[in-house]
Amino acid sequence: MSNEKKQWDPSQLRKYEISLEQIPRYDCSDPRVDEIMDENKPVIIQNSNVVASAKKWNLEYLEKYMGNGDYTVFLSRNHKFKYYDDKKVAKINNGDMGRNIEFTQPTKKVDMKLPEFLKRLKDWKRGDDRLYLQQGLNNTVGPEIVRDFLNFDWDFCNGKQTKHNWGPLTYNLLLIAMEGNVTPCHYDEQQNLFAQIHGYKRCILFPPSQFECLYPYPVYHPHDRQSMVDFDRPDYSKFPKFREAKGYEAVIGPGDVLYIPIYWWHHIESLMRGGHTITVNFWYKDGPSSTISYPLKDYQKVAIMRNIEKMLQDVLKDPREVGPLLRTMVLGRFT
Ligand SMILES: O=C(O)C(=O)C[C@H](CCCc1ccccc1)C(=O)O
Ligand SMILES: [Zn+2]
Repeated sequence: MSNEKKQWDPSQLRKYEISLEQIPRYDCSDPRVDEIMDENKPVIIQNSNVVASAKKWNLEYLEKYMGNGDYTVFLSRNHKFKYYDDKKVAKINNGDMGRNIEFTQPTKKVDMKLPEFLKRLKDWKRGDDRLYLQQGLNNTVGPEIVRDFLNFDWDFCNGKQTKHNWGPLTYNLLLIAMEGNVTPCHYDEQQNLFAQIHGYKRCILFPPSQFECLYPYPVYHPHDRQSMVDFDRPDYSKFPKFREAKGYEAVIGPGDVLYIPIYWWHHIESLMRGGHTITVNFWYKDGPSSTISYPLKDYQKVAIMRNIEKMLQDVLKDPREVGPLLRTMVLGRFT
């Protein structure tokens, strides 16, 4: 066992009834990193300098230099921060899908100045709303932060983008979480270099092939792309195949970069009793698939299912008709 002090303890991880294997870790210079990324599989890239310029980003530094713009902060009554799509909430509220669906937002989205966010983090006590700052890095941040951002190792990121034929960089999300915060299991339609700057995050990933075990919300739903399964209390009568889910996990710390392949499910938690965490992610659109090759990849089948659901929703209007039509179409006919 390496003699450096263990930075975290398994008691800081939440307990789930899920079978998990370890995500491999390699040094950024190891050719196996690109071999694994070529297979669209997750890998932890160690000792890169992707966000080395942000090593000094402690809360005092951020307070001093983040400028006094408004930052998007989510508030939650519990440890879970389930993402929802504002545009889809609006569609439900103005009755695009009829009047028989109501949606309650699980978190509240507020604009907050950084000093207020940091003060609420410091003064937080049990029973208070938890906070999670999730803000796209843009020009509202101060010049020092812009300098740190420009000093990210863009050669490394651009190298991966080119080598793996990704599309353009769309977003860098700055994430400042309280210890214990959880982003429940979901997938994104982008390639993701997930760069950990401060604190430790436990990441649980599942391949797109486990679609049947993770029961995503319908595409029209504000929680589109999120799993309906509550990992803390799975309802096996509604989601029986969740028992068969086989995941991959890793705990990442400062300097680690986790490659989260497009369409891979991921659950992210900031370790309990680990202090606040700081992450910057790099979201890239997928590259143009030059030619379609068969057999299709699992993630391509997810994209096909999404398109079928969208088309049916558009023509049927009432989401309650989508399930029955699909059942009528397949049951007993495509055995
Ligand atoms: O980088 C990723 O993809 C993550 O899921 C990181 C996750 C927060 C992301 C919140 C979110 C989810 C979906 C759409 C927009 C924003 C975390 O680290 O807690
Ligand atoms: Zn995500």
